[in-house]
Amino acid sequence: MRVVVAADNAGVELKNAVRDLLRDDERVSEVTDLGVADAEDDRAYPVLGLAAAETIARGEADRGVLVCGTGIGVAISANKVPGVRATVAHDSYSAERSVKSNNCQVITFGARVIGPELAKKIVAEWIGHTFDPDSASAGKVAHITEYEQAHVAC
Ligand SMILES: O=C(CO)[C@H](O)COP(=O)(O)O
Repeated sequence: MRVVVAADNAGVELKNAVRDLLRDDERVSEVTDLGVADAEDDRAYPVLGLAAAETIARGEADRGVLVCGTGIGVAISANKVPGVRATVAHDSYSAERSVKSNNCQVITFGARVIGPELAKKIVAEWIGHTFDPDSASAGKVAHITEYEQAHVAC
C-alpha cells in the first residue's frame, strides 16, 4: 500500500508522527510526504489537502492521511477531487467503517482534537481495513460515484 500524507502547519507534528509510524509498517510500501515540513510553512490547508487527493486521483498513492487543526478543512478539500472520498475519523469504529462502508481512501485528523497516540492507533488499524466490492455497501458508494461522474466537471 502506498500512502500520501500532508498537513498544514496546525497539523505538521501529528502528520510527522503518523508518517514515521507508516514508514515503519511493513504493510506500507511507500510513504509520500507532501509537507508542510515545519510550522514556518504557512500554506493553507486546501493547498495540502488538494495536492494529496490529486496524488490519489492520479493513481500515485492508494491512501491518504491528512491533518489540519480540526481535520475538517483537509477533508472538505480532498472531497473536491473527483474519485476521492475523505472523512474525519477520530474513533476506531468510524475509521473502520470509512473504509468498509464508504471506500474512503483518505482519513483526516484534527491535531487540535485528537492526541498522537490515539491517532497512530487508529491509523495502524485503518491500514488493515479493506473495502469489499461485493458487499452491500458497494452499490451505495457507486451511487455517489455515478452522481460525481454525471455532474462534476473533470
Ligand atoms: O483546521 C483547520 C481547517 O479546518 C486549519 O488548520 C485552521 O484553519 P483556520 O481556523 O481557518 O485558521
